[in-house]
Amino acid sequence: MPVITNVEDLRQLARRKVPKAIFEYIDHGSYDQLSLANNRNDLNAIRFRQRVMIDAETRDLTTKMLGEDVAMPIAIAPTGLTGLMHRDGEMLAARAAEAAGIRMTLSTMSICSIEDVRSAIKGPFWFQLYVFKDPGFNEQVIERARDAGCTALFVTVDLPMRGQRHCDIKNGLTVPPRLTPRNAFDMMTKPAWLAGVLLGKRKSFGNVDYYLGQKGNIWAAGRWGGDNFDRSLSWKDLVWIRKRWPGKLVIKGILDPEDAKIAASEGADGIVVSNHGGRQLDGTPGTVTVLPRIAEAVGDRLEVLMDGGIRSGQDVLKALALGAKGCLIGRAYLYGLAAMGEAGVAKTLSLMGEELRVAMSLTGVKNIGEISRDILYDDYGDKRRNV
Ligand SMILES: Cc1cc2nc3c(=O)[nH]c(=O)nc-3n(C[C@H](O)[C@H](O)[C@H](O)COP(=O)(O)O)c2cc1C
Ligand SMILES: CCCCCCC(=O)C(=O)O
Repeated sequence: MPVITNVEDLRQLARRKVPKAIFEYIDHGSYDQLSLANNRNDLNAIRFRQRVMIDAETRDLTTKMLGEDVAMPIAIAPTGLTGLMHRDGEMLAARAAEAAGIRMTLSTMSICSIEDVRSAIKGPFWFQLYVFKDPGFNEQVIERARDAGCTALFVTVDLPMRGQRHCDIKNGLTVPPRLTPRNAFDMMTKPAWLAGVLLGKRKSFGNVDYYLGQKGNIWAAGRWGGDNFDRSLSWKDLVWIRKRWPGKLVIKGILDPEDAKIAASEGADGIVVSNHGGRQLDGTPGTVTVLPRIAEAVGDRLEVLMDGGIRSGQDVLKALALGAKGCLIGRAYLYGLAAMGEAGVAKTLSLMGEELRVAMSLTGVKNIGEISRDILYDDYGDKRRNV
């Protein structure tokens, strides 16, 4: 087993453990991958102010996200098809998250169903809703999330149409799939994945299958899902959702202060500043760049979460300093899952928690509440405001 010291090590291990089509589905972005690159580059451009001789003995990472006590300001982002990265992927991720004292967000397009994840952990988890054309599906899935005790509903609004990811087409990860001698051979060289995922029992779109009343035909469910995203989604639909969802309601996929203000006035409890991990509109700024303006625009009218490019505790600290209450992580946990299953997700979380603890110590903050723009170089915020 290689020595793993950071998320990039898990990424390299994941590359060796799962077929190329699956790895690139996780790793890549849409079109020219400019938004994907901007997420990382913009985080890298931020500079910390180091402070010294400030008793670094203890650091408290605990905080609240959406009113819930969590061990650190990180949550697992919703990711579709996660059960294709590792058998029972969503259930394993939920277990690792629960053990680390943080929340996991289950995607509508998960392989394990809401009920599967409910059976895997005792505590709360969050659910992400893709709004489909069929109100019957939306109604049922919201009800099931409520019955499973999900405490927050994340409505993803940045995917009324799918941005094209060239790699998925080239790799045959399409509906129906395109099996070539090359990708068949590639799968043969990943025997653990083959036995666990492809020959294992659970390979359906859990939530869609449940609705369609079928079991095990992932491609039929995938086609249904792909064809049924509601392209007409608009703010009025939020009223319909709000009526059916008594818990915390979060809008995921906000990049503009004006949209953030509308979300607040429409009664959302939170937003996720997100460009879908650079998988949708290509050519947006990195999310950390738009974060300060959005946080300023909404003030404390709602809770601002952020995702996109977060690969370390240092990244989390930068996002918090610029106005996020917490960060969602997508690829960082998926690399861990694809590389080592539940232990890999646990590794991602422990690495990032420890990195956050060290970065807090070296910037002189003792707890999450003390994090502010003061820990960054002054010109950062001003420069970014002109983007
Ligand atoms: C493989 C993959 C699948 C995703 N599926 C979903 C999804 O089903 N629903 C959703 O709202 N966002 C989805 N996302 C976006 C993530 O929730 C999140 O916004 C993004 O991954 C954050 O960027 P990061 O991967 O750089 O951390 C997905 C992202 C990835 C990488
Ligand atoms: C037809 C399957 C669609 C899954 C979408 C998952 C997703 O949001 C992603 O970024 O990938």
